[in-house]
Amino acid sequence: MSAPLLSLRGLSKSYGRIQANRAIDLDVAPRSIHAVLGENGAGKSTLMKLISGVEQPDAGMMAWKGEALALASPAEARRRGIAMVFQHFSLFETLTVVENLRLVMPGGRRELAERLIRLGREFGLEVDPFVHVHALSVGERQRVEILRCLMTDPELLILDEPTSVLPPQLVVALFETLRRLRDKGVSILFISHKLEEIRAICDRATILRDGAVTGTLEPRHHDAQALARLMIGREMPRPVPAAPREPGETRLELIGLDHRPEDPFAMPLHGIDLKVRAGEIVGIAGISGNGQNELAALVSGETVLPPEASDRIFMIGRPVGELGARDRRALGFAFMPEERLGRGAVPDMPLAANALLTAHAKGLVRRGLVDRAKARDFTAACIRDYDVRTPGVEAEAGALSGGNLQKFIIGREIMLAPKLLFVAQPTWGVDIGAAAAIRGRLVALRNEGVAILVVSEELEELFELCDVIHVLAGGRLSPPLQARDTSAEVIGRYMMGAEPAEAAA
Ligand SMILES: Nc1ncnc2c1ncn2[C@@H]1O[C@H](COP(=O)(O)OP(=O)(O)OP(=O)(O)O)[C@@H](O)[C@H]1O
Repeated sequence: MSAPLLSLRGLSKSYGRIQANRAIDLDVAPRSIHAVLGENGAGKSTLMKLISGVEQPDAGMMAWKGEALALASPAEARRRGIAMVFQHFSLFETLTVVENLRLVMPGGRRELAERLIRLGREFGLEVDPFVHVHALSVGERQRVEILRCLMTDPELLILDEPTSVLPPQLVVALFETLRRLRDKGVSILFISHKLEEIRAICDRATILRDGAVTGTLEPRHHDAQALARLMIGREMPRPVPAAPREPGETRLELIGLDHRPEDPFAMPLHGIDLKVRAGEIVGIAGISGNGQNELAALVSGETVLPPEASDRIFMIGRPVGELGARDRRALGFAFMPEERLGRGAVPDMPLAANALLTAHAKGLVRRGLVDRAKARDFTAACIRDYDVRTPGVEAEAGALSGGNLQKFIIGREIMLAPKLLFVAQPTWGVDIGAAAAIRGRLVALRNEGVAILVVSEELEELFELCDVIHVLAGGRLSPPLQARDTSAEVIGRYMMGAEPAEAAA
Protein backbone atom coordinates (compact mmCIF):
# COMPACT_ATOMS: atom_id res chain seq x y z
CA MET A 1 0.00 0.00 0.00
CA SER A 2 1.21 3.54 -0.70
CA ALA A 3 2.04 5.63 2.40
CA PRO A 4 -1.19 5.84 4.38
CA LEU A 5 -3.23 9.01 4.58
CA LEU A 6 -4.26 8.19 8.13
CA SER A 7 -2.58 5.77 10.54
CA LEU A 8 -3.76 4.74 13.97
CA ARG A 9 -1.52 2.85 16.38
CA GLY A 10 -2.63 1.44 19.69
CA LEU A 11 -5.60 3.80 19.92
CA SER A 12 -7.66 3.22 23.08
CA LYS A 13 -10.69 4.86 24.64
CA SER A 14 -12.70 3.96 27.73
CA TYR A 15 -15.96 5.25 29.13
CA GLY A 16 -15.75 4.47 32.84
CA ARG A 17 -15.30 0.72 33.05
CA ILE A 18 -16.14 0.11 29.40
CA GLN A 19 -13.21 -0.14 27.03
CA ALA A 20 -14.85 0.96 23.81
CA ASN A 21 -11.62 0.88 21.75
CA ARG A 22 -8.64 -1.33 22.63
CA ALA A 23 -5.26 -0.67 21.03
CA ILE A 24 -6.65 -0.15 17.53
CA ASP A 25 -4.23 -0.23 14.58
CA LEU A 26 -5.68 0.96 11.28
CA ASP A 27 -4.28 2.43 8.06
CA VAL A 28 -6.42 4.27 5.52
CA ALA A 29 -4.78 4.47 2.09
CA PRO A 30 -5.11 7.56 -0.08
CA ARG A 31 -7.89 7.27 -2.69
CA SER A 32 -9.59 4.34 -1.03
CA ILE A 33 -12.95 3.36 0.40
CA HIS A 34 -12.40 1.65 3.72
CA ALA A 35 -15.17 0.00 5.73
CA VAL A 36 -15.30 -0.46 9.47
CA LEU A 37 -17.65 -3.22 10.50
CA GLY A 38 -18.57 -5.00 13.69
CA GLU A 39 -21.41 -5.97 15.93
CA ASN A 40 -23.45 -3.44 17.89
CA GLY A 41 -21.27 -1.97 20.58
CA ALA A 42 -18.04 -3.19 18.92
CA GLY A 43 -16.69 0.37 19.10
CA LYS A 44 -17.15 1.69 15.54
CA SER A 45 -18.79 5.02 16.38
CA THR A 46 -16.29 5.63 19.16
CA LEU A 47 -13.42 5.14 16.72
CA MET A 48 -14.97 7.60 14.27
CA LYS A 49 -15.39 10.12 17.08
CA LEU A 50 -11.67 9.87 17.85
CA ILE A 51 -10.73 10.36 14.20
CA SER A 52 -13.07 13.31 13.75
CA GLY A 53 -12.02 15.13 16.93
CA VAL A 54 -15.34 14.70 18.76
CA GLU A 55 -13.56 12.69 21.50
CA GLN A 56 -9.91 12.31 22.46
CA PRO A 57 -8.13 8.95 22.89
CA ASP A 58 -6.80 7.83 26.28
CA ALA A 59 -3.75 6.19 24.71
CA GLY A 60 -2.12 5.52 21.35
CA MET A 61 -1.33 7.79 18.45
CA MET A 62 -2.75 9.03 15.17
CA ALA A 63 -0.71 10.15 12.17
CA TRP A 64 -1.97 12.18 9.20
CA LYS A 65 0.18 12.02 6.07
CA GLY A 66 3.07 10.78 8.19
CA GLU A 67 2.86 13.48 10.87
CA ALA A 68 1.53 13.11 14.41
CA LEU A 69 -2.09 14.22 14.69
CA ALA A 70 -3.84 15.45 17.84
CA LEU A 71 -7.36 16.82 17.45
CA ALA A 72 -8.92 18.97 20.14
CA SER A 73 -12.24 19.45 18.30
CA PRO A 74 -14.20 18.63 15.13
CA ALA A 75 -13.38 22.13 13.85
CA GLU A 76 -9.70 21.31 14.05
CA ALA A 77 -10.29 18.01 12.25
CA ARG A 78 -12.08 19.88 9.46
CA ARG A 79 -9.18 22.32 9.15
CA ARG A 80 -6.82 19.35 8.70
CA GLY A 81 -9.08 17.85 6.03
CA ILE A 82 -11.17 15.30 7.99
CA ALA A 83 -14.97 15.68 7.80
CA MET A 84 -17.73 13.49 9.20
CA VAL A 85 -21.30 12.97 8.02
CA PHE A 86 -23.25 11.95 11.11
CA GLN A 87 -25.83 9.18 11.34
CA HIS A 88 -28.41 11.64 12.66
CA PHE A 89 -28.87 14.74 10.56
CA SER A 90 -28.29 18.14 12.03
CA LEU A 91 -30.07 20.49 9.63
CA PHE A 92 -32.57 23.16 10.68
CA GLU A 93 -35.85 22.33 8.99
CA THR A 94 -37.26 25.84 8.91
CA LEU A 95 -34.25 27.24 7.05
CA THR A 96 -33.34 26.81 3.40
CA VAL A 97 -30.39 24.68 2.35
CA VAL A 98 -28.15 27.68 1.77
CA GLU A 99 -29.19 29.31 5.07
CA ASN A 100 -28.13 26.10 6.81
CA LEU A 101 -24.74 26.33 5.12
CA ARG A 102 -24.28 29.94 6.19
CA LEU A 103 -24.60 28.90 9.83
CA VAL A 104 -21.36 26.97 9.63
CA MET A 105 -19.27 28.58 6.90
CA PRO A 106 -18.31 32.03 5.64
CA GLY A 107 -19.65 33.38 2.35
CA GLY A 108 -22.72 35.12 0.95
CA ARG A 109 -25.92 33.35 -0.10
CA ARG A 110 -25.25 33.60 -3.79
CA GLU A 111 -21.62 32.49 -3.53
CA LEU A 112 -22.47 29.48 -1.35
CA ALA A 113 -25.39 28.53 -3.59
CA GLU A 114 -23.15 28.59 -6.64
CA ARG A 115 -20.52 26.43 -4.97
CA LEU A 116 -23.21 24.01 -3.84
CA ILE A 117 -24.61 23.68 -7.35
CA ARG A 118 -21.13 23.22 -8.84
CA LEU A 119 -20.15 20.55 -6.33
CA GLY A 120 -23.55 18.89 -6.71
CA ARG A 121 -23.05 18.60 -10.47
CA GLU A 122 -19.54 17.28 -10.08
CA PHE A 123 -20.55 14.49 -7.69
CA GLY A 124 -24.11 13.72 -8.78
CA LEU A 125 -25.63 15.25 -5.63
CA GLU A 126 -27.99 17.83 -7.03
CA VAL A 127 -30.16 19.83 -4.61
CA ASP A 128 -31.92 23.17 -4.90
CA PRO A 129 -30.06 25.55 -2.51
CA PHE A 130 -33.10 27.77 -1.97
CA VAL A 131 -35.62 25.15 -0.91
CA HIS A 132 -36.58 24.72 2.77
CA VAL A 133 -35.08 21.64 4.42
CA HIS A 134 -38.49 20.43 5.64
CA ALA A 135 -39.51 19.96 2.03
CA LEU A 136 -36.58 17.62 1.32
CA SER A 137 -36.74 13.83 1.42
CA VAL A 138 -34.34 11.88 3.62
CA GLY A 139 -32.12 11.15 0.63
CA GLU A 140 -31.94 14.83 -0.28
CA ARG A 141 -31.10 15.78 3.30
CA GLN A 142 -28.28 13.33 3.26
CA ARG A 143 -27.01 14.90 0.04
CA VAL A 144 -27.00 18.30 1.76
CA GLU A 145 -25.05 16.85 4.70
CA ILE A 146 -22.48 15.34 2.36
CA LEU A 147 -22.23 18.53 0.29
CA ARG A 148 -21.77 20.55 3.45
CA CYS A 149 -18.79 18.33 4.31
CA LEU A 150 -17.43 18.50 0.76
CA MET A 151 -17.47 22.30 0.86
CA THR A 152 -14.69 22.14 3.45
CA ASP A 153 -12.60 20.30 0.82
CA PRO A 154 -11.83 17.18 2.88
CA GLU A 155 -9.24 14.56 2.09
CA LEU A 156 -10.98 12.04 4.35
CA LEU A 157 -14.75 11.78 4.54
CA ILE A 158 -16.27 9.67 7.32
CA LEU A 159 -19.80 8.28 6.95
CA ASP A 160 -21.57 6.57 9.86
CA GLU A 161 -24.09 4.09 8.43
CA PRO A 162 -24.98 6.27 5.46
CA THR A 163 -27.26 3.73 3.82
CA SER A 164 -29.45 2.84 6.80
CA VAL A 165 -31.90 5.62 5.92
CA LEU A 166 -31.92 5.18 2.15
CA PRO A 167 -34.15 3.14 -0.16
CA PRO A 168 -32.30 0.80 -2.55
CA GLN A 169 -32.32 3.11 -5.59
CA LEU A 170 -30.67 5.87 -3.56
CA VAL A 171 -28.05 3.52 -2.16
CA VAL A 172 -26.92 2.87 -5.73
CA ALA A 173 -26.73 6.63 -6.38
CA LEU A 174 -24.79 7.24 -3.16
CA PHE A 175 -22.26 4.57 -4.07
CA GLU A 176 -21.77 6.18 -7.44
CA THR A 177 -20.99 9.45 -5.65
CA LEU A 178 -18.56 7.79 -3.27
CA ARG A 179 -16.69 6.19 -6.17
CA ARG A 180 -16.45 9.54 -7.92
CA LEU A 181 -15.11 11.13 -4.75
CA ARG A 182 -12.51 8.41 -4.43
CA ASP A 183 -11.47 8.87 -8.04
CA LYS A 184 -10.99 12.59 -7.36
CA GLY A 185 -8.61 11.74 -4.52
CA VAL A 186 -10.84 11.71 -1.40
CA SER A 187 -10.57 8.71 0.94
CA ILE A 188 -13.71 7.44 2.60
CA LEU A 189 -14.20 5.66 5.90
CA PHE A 190 -17.54 3.99 6.00
CA ILE A 191 -19.45 2.23 8.80
CA SER A 192 -22.05 -0.26 7.68
CA HIS A 193 -23.83 -3.37 8.87
CA LYS A 194 -24.68 -4.46 5.36
CA LEU A 195 -22.08 -6.94 4.23
CA GLU A 196 -23.17 -7.06 0.61
CA GLU A 197 -22.79 -3.28 0.37
CA ILE A 198 -19.33 -3.47 1.83
CA ARG A 199 -18.36 -6.10 -0.70
CA ALA A 200 -19.77 -3.98 -3.51
CA ILE A 201 -17.98 -0.76 -2.77
CA CYS A 202 -15.08 -1.04 -0.32
CA ASP A 203 -11.42 -1.55 -1.16
CA ARG A 204 -10.57 -2.68 2.36
CA ALA A 205 -12.44 -3.51 5.53
CA THR A 206 -11.37 -3.52 9.16
CA ILE A 207 -13.41 -5.65 11.50
CA LEU A 208 -13.89 -4.84 15.17
CA ARG A 209 -15.09 -7.14 17.88
CA ASP A 210 -15.36 -6.04 21.51
CA GLY A 211 -13.39 -2.87 20.87
CA ALA A 212 -10.40 -4.61 19.23
CA VAL A 213 -9.43 -5.25 15.59
CA THR A 214 -10.00 -8.89 14.59
CA GLY A 215 -8.92 -8.52 10.97
CA THR A 216 -8.30 -6.25 7.99
CA LEU A 217 -9.02 -7.67 4.56
CA GLU A 218 -10.17 -7.06 1.03
CA PRO A 219 -13.92 -7.68 1.25
CA ARG A 220 -14.26 -8.65 -2.42
CA HIS A 221 -12.26 -11.78 -1.72
CA HIS A 222 -14.45 -13.00 1.14
CA ASP A 223 -18.11 -13.95 1.14
CA ALA A 224 -20.66 -12.41 3.49
CA GLN A 225 -20.69 -15.53 5.68
CA ALA A 226 -16.93 -15.28 6.26
CA LEU A 227 -17.20 -11.59 7.14
CA ALA A 228 -20.02 -12.40 9.54
CA ARG A 229 -17.90 -15.02 11.28
CA LEU A 230 -15.06 -12.54 11.84
CA MET A 231 -17.56 -10.03 13.15
CA ILE A 232 -19.58 -12.13 15.52
CA GLY A 233 -17.07 -14.92 16.17
CA ARG A 234 -19.51 -17.71 15.23
CA GLU A 235 -21.87 -18.80 12.44
CA MET A 236 -24.99 -16.77 11.70
CA PRO A 237 -28.19 -18.03 13.36
CA ARG A 238 -30.62 -19.70 10.94
CA PRO A 239 -33.98 -18.04 10.21
CA VAL A 240 -36.93 -19.37 12.26
CA PRO A 241 -39.48 -20.86 9.83
CA ALA A 242 -43.04 -19.53 9.91
CA ALA A 243 -45.29 -22.43 10.96
CA PRO A 244 -48.17 -23.07 8.53
CA ARG A 245 -51.31 -21.78 10.24
CA GLU A 246 -54.64 -20.17 9.53
CA PRO A 247 -54.82 -16.65 10.94
CA GLY A 248 -57.17 -16.25 13.91
CA GLU A 249 -59.42 -13.35 14.94
CA THR A 250 -58.81 -9.79 13.80
CA ARG A 251 -56.79 -7.86 16.39
CA LEU A 252 -56.31 -4.61 14.50
CA GLU A 253 -58.55 -3.10 11.88
CA LEU A 254 -58.46 0.28 10.18
CA ILE A 255 -61.57 0.95 8.12
CA GLY A 256 -61.56 3.62 5.40
CA LEU A 257 -59.46 5.86 7.61
CA ASP A 258 -58.89 9.40 6.34
CA HIS A 259 -56.66 11.68 8.33
CA ARG A 260 -55.40 15.18 7.73
CA PRO A 261 -52.68 15.98 10.30
CA GLU A 262 -52.45 19.44 11.85
CA ASP A 263 -48.77 19.73 10.94
CA PRO A 264 -48.74 21.23 7.43
CA PHE A 265 -45.58 19.25 6.55
CA ALA A 266 -47.08 15.88 7.54
CA MET A 267 -48.61 13.51 4.98
CA PRO A 268 -52.43 13.21 4.91
CA LEU A 269 -53.75 9.63 4.82
CA HIS A 270 -56.56 8.58 2.50
CA GLY A 271 -58.99 5.67 2.85
CA ILE A 272 -56.65 3.34 4.75
CA ASP A 273 -57.99 -0.24 5.02
CA LEU A 274 -55.81 -2.56 7.07
CA LYS A 275 -56.39 -5.78 8.96
CA VAL A 276 -53.98 -7.71 11.19
CA ARG A 277 -55.10 -11.06 12.60
CA ALA A 278 -53.83 -13.32 15.36
CA GLY A 279 -50.91 -15.48 14.21
CA GLU A 280 -50.03 -13.30 11.26
CA ILE A 281 -47.34 -10.74 10.45
CA VAL A 282 -48.49 -7.89 8.24
CA GLY A 283 -45.81 -5.62 6.80
CA ILE A 284 -45.98 -2.09 5.47
CA ALA A 285 -43.42 -1.39 2.78
CA GLY A 286 -42.53 1.99 1.38
CA ILE A 287 -40.09 4.84 1.71
CA SER A 288 -40.48 6.84 4.91
CA GLY A 289 -42.12 10.19 4.45
CA ASN A 290 -45.07 8.60 2.65
CA GLY A 291 -47.33 8.56 5.71
CA GLN A 292 -45.45 6.00 7.82
CA ASN A 293 -45.10 8.28 10.84
CA GLU A 294 -48.68 9.50 10.60
CA LEU A 295 -50.01 5.93 10.38
CA ALA A 296 -47.80 4.84 13.28
CA ALA A 297 -49.11 7.69 15.45
CA LEU A 298 -52.72 6.70 14.66
CA VAL A 299 -52.15 3.03 15.47
CA SER A 300 -50.17 3.72 18.66
CA GLY A 301 -52.63 6.28 19.99
CA GLU A 302 -50.19 9.19 19.92
CA THR A 303 -52.70 10.77 17.54
CA VAL A 304 -56.28 10.46 18.79
CA LEU A 305 -59.25 10.68 16.42
CA PRO A 306 -62.27 12.94 16.95
CA PRO A 307 -65.38 11.18 18.38
CA GLU A 308 -67.15 10.89 14.99
CA ALA A 309 -64.19 8.90 13.59
CA SER A 310 -63.69 6.76 16.68
CA ASP A 311 -64.94 3.57 14.97
CA ARG A 312 -62.37 3.80 12.17
CA ILE A 313 -59.85 1.90 14.30
CA PHE A 314 -60.60 -1.37 16.11
CA MET A 315 -58.10 -2.98 18.40
CA ILE A 316 -58.64 -6.33 20.10
CA GLY A 317 -62.37 -6.09 19.50
CA ARG A 318 -62.92 -2.47 20.60
CA PRO A 319 -63.19 0.86 18.81
CA VAL A 320 -60.11 2.74 20.03
CA GLY A 321 -59.94 5.85 17.82
CA GLU A 322 -60.56 8.06 20.85
CA LEU A 323 -58.25 6.17 23.23
CA GLY A 324 -54.72 7.35 23.97
CA ALA A 325 -51.59 5.19 23.99
CA ARG A 326 -51.88 4.13 27.64
CA ASP A 327 -55.45 2.85 27.25
CA ARG A 328 -54.52 0.95 24.12
CA ARG A 329 -51.60 -0.67 25.91
CA ALA A 330 -54.01 -1.76 28.65
CA LEU A 331 -55.89 -3.80 26.03
CA GLY A 332 -52.77 -5.84 25.21
CA PHE A 333 -51.07 -3.65 22.65
CA ALA A 334 -47.30 -3.05 22.58
CA PHE A 335 -45.38 -0.70 20.39
CA MET A 336 -41.81 0.07 19.37
CA PRO A 337 -41.52 3.50 17.71
CA GLU A 338 -39.06 4.36 14.98
CA GLU A 339 -37.45 7.01 17.15
CA ARG A 340 -35.76 5.03 19.90
CA LEU A 341 -34.25 7.81 21.99
CA GLY A 342 -36.79 10.25 23.35
CA ARG A 343 -39.86 8.21 22.40
CA GLY A 344 -38.70 4.62 22.87
CA ALA A 345 -36.45 5.37 25.85
CA VAL A 346 -35.34 8.27 28.05
CA PRO A 347 -31.57 8.67 27.52
CA ASP A 348 -30.50 9.89 30.95
CA MET A 349 -32.52 7.34 32.92
CA PRO A 350 -31.14 3.93 33.90
CA LEU A 351 -32.40 0.88 32.02
CA ALA A 352 -34.40 -0.31 35.03
CA ALA A 353 -36.36 2.96 35.01
CA ASN A 354 -36.77 2.74 31.25
CA ALA A 355 -38.26 -0.73 31.66
CA LEU A 356 -40.94 0.79 33.89
CA LEU A 357 -42.04 3.19 31.16
CA THR A 358 -44.11 0.54 29.47
CA ALA A 359 -43.76 -2.53 31.70
CA HIS A 360 -45.20 -0.99 34.88
CA ALA A 361 -48.35 -3.07 34.60
CA LYS A 362 -46.39 -6.34 34.73
CA GLY A 363 -46.45 -6.34 38.54
CA LEU A 364 -43.55 -3.89 38.70
CA VAL A 365 -45.69 -1.27 40.41
CA ARG A 366 -47.86 -2.15 43.44
CA ARG A 367 -50.32 0.33 44.96
CA GLY A 368 -48.50 3.14 43.25
CA LEU A 369 -45.05 2.09 44.52
CA VAL A 370 -42.31 0.66 42.36
CA ASP A 371 -41.28 -2.85 43.36
CA ARG A 372 -37.56 -2.24 42.82
CA ALA A 373 -36.47 -5.86 43.07
CA LYS A 374 -39.02 -6.90 40.43
CA ALA A 375 -38.10 -4.01 38.15
CA ARG A 376 -34.44 -5.04 38.36
CA ASP A 377 -35.30 -8.69 37.65
CA PHE A 378 -37.42 -7.76 34.66
CA THR A 379 -34.66 -5.53 33.28
CA ALA A 380 -31.96 -8.15 33.92
CA ALA A 381 -34.04 -10.78 32.10
CA CYS A 382 -34.47 -8.44 29.14
CA ILE A 383 -30.70 -7.76 29.02
CA ARG A 384 -29.96 -11.49 29.18
CA ASP A 385 -32.58 -12.78 26.76
CA TYR A 386 -32.07 -10.10 24.15
CA ASP A 387 -28.26 -10.06 24.37
CA VAL A 388 -28.10 -6.37 25.31
CA ARG A 389 -24.41 -5.55 25.78
CA THR A 390 -24.27 -3.25 28.80
CA PRO A 391 -22.69 -3.32 32.28
CA GLY A 392 -26.11 -3.76 33.90
CA VAL A 393 -29.57 -2.54 34.86
CA GLU A 394 -28.24 0.77 36.21
CA ALA A 395 -26.58 1.82 32.92
CA GLU A 396 -28.23 4.89 31.37
CA ALA A 397 -30.10 4.22 28.14
CA GLY A 398 -28.15 6.98 26.38
CA ALA A 399 -24.81 5.21 27.05
CA LEU A 400 -25.84 2.09 25.10
CA SER A 401 -24.68 1.75 21.50
CA GLY A 402 -27.52 2.33 19.02
CA GLY A 403 -28.10 -1.33 18.25
CA ASN A 404 -28.02 -2.42 21.87
CA LEU A 405 -30.64 0.15 22.84
CA GLN A 406 -32.79 -1.18 20.04
CA LYS A 407 -32.47 -4.74 21.34
CA PHE A 408 -33.43 -3.54 24.80
CA ILE A 409 -36.58 -1.76 23.64
CA ILE A 410 -37.82 -4.59 21.46
CA GLY A 411 -37.09 -7.07 24.26
CA ARG A 412 -39.03 -4.97 26.74
CA GLU A 413 -42.06 -4.77 24.44
CA ILE A 414 -42.05 -8.50 23.65
CA MET A 415 -41.78 -9.34 27.36
CA LEU A 416 -45.12 -7.59 27.89
CA ALA A 417 -46.65 -10.63 26.14
CA PRO A 418 -48.82 -8.44 23.91
CA LYS A 419 -51.79 -9.67 21.87
CA LEU A 420 -50.97 -7.12 19.22
CA LEU A 421 -47.45 -5.88 18.58
CA PHE A 422 -46.49 -2.99 16.33
CA VAL A 423 -42.83 -2.45 15.45
CA ALA A 424 -41.41 0.31 13.31
CA GLN A 425 -38.12 -0.53 11.58
CA PRO A 426 -37.34 -3.58 13.76
CA THR A 427 -33.69 -3.90 12.80
CA TRP A 428 -32.50 -0.38 12.00
CA GLY A 429 -28.89 -0.02 13.08
CA VAL A 430 -28.82 -3.57 14.45
CA ASP A 431 -25.95 -5.85 13.44
CA ILE A 432 -26.67 -8.91 11.32
CA GLY A 433 -26.50 -11.42 14.18
CA ALA A 434 -28.89 -9.39 16.34
CA ALA A 435 -31.15 -8.65 13.36
CA ALA A 436 -31.52 -12.37 12.68
CA ALA A 437 -32.30 -12.92 16.37
CA ILE A 438 -34.97 -10.16 16.40
CA ARG A 439 -36.63 -11.53 13.25
CA GLY A 440 -36.55 -14.98 14.80
CA ARG A 441 -38.37 -13.67 17.90
CA LEU A 442 -41.04 -12.01 15.81
CA VAL A 443 -41.71 -15.17 13.81
CA ALA A 444 -41.82 -17.22 17.02
CA LEU A 445 -44.40 -14.80 18.46
CA ARG A 446 -46.46 -15.09 15.30
CA ASN A 447 -46.30 -18.88 15.57
CA GLU A 448 -47.65 -18.52 19.12
CA GLY A 449 -50.62 -16.51 17.84
CA VAL A 450 -49.62 -12.87 18.37
CA ALA A 451 -50.83 -10.37 15.73
CA ILE A 452 -47.88 -8.33 14.46
CA LEU A 453 -47.68 -5.21 12.32
CA VAL A 454 -44.24 -4.22 11.00
CA VAL A 455 -43.25 -1.05 9.18
CA SER A 456 -39.94 -1.44 7.40
CA GLU A 457 -38.04 0.13 4.56
CA GLU A 458 -36.14 -3.10 3.99
CA LEU A 459 -37.98 -5.18 1.49
CA GLU A 460 -35.92 -8.30 2.09
CA GLU A 461 -36.79 -8.12 5.74
CA LEU A 462 -40.50 -7.88 4.95
CA PHE A 463 -40.31 -10.86 2.61
CA GLU A 464 -38.56 -12.88 5.31
CA LEU A 465 -41.07 -11.95 8.02
CA CYS A 466 -44.49 -11.30 6.59
CA ASP A 467 -47.56 -13.25 5.58
CA VAL A 468 -49.11 -10.16 4.00
CA ILE A 469 -47.48 -6.96 2.67
CA HIS A 470 -49.07 -3.58 1.92
CA VAL A 471 -47.28 -0.65 0.34
CA LEU A 472 -47.77 2.88 1.68
CA ALA A 473 -47.11 5.56 -0.95
CA GLY A 474 -48.31 9.16 -0.94
CA GLY A 475 -50.57 8.53 2.05
CA ARG A 476 -52.45 5.66 0.33
CA LEU A 477 -52.21 2.00 1.24
CA SER A 478 -52.12 -0.68 -1.45
CA PRO A 479 -54.43 -3.71 -1.21
CA PRO A 480 -53.03 -6.61 0.84
CA LEU A 481 -50.50 -8.70 -1.13
CA GLN A 482 -49.76 -12.27 -0.07
CA ALA A 483 -46.00 -12.21 0.49
CA ARG A 484 -45.43 -15.62 -1.07
CA ASP A 485 -47.30 -14.67 -4.27
CA THR A 486 -45.89 -11.20 -4.85
CA SER A 487 -42.52 -9.87 -5.99
CA ALA A 488 -40.18 -6.97 -5.32
CA GLU A 489 -41.12 -5.56 -8.75
CA VAL A 490 -44.84 -5.38 -7.93
CA ILE A 491 -44.05 -3.72 -4.61
CA GLY A 492 -41.68 -1.32 -6.36
CA ARG A 493 -44.48 -0.27 -8.74
CA TYR A 494 -46.82 0.46 -5.83
CA MET A 495 -44.02 2.49 -4.23
CA MET A 496 -43.90 4.66 -7.33
CA GLY A 497 -47.63 5.28 -6.90
CA ALA A 498 -49.08 2.72 -9.37
CA GLU A 499 -52.76 1.74 -9.16
CA PRO A 500 -53.50 -1.98 -8.53
CA ALA A 501 -54.18 -2.76 -12.22
CA GLU A 502 -50.89 -1.18 -13.33
CA ALA A 503 -48.91 -2.73 -10.45
CA ALA A 504 -50.10 -6.24 -11.25
CA ALA A 505 -49.43 -5.84 -15.00
N1 LIG B 1 -20.91 8.21 26.08
C1 LIG B 1 -20.76 6.96 26.49
N2 LIG B 1 -20.80 6.62 27.80
C2 LIG B 1 -20.63 5.34 28.21
N3 LIG B 1 -20.45 4.30 27.38
C3 LIG B 1 -20.41 4.55 26.06
C4 LIG B 1 -20.56 5.89 25.54
N4 LIG B 1 -20.48 5.83 24.19
C5 LIG B 1 -20.28 4.53 23.88
N5 LIG B 1 -20.22 3.75 25.00
C6 LIG B 1 -20.00 2.29 25.06
O1 LIG B 1 -18.88 1.98 24.27
C7 LIG B 1 -19.07 0.77 23.55
C8 LIG B 1 -18.87 1.01 22.07
O2 LIG B 1 -19.95 1.81 21.58
P1 LIG B 1 -20.03 2.36 20.07
O3 LIG B 1 -21.18 3.29 20.00
O4 LIG B 1 -18.69 2.83 19.65
O5 LIG B 1 -20.38 1.00 19.29
P2 LIG B 1 -20.78 0.79 17.76
O6 LIG B 1 -19.88 -0.29 17.25
O7 LIG B 1 -20.78 2.07 17.05
O8 LIG B 1 -22.25 0.21 17.93
P3 LIG B 1 -23.60 0.33 17.00
O9 LIG B 1 -23.37 -0.53 15.81
O10 LIG B 1 -24.66 -0.26 17.88
O11 LIG B 1 -23.80 1.78 16.70
C9 LIG B 1 -20.47 0.28 23.91
O12 LIG B 1 -20.35 -0.69 24.93
C10 LIG B 1 -21.16 1.51 24.43
O13 LIG B 1 -22.14 1.16 25.38
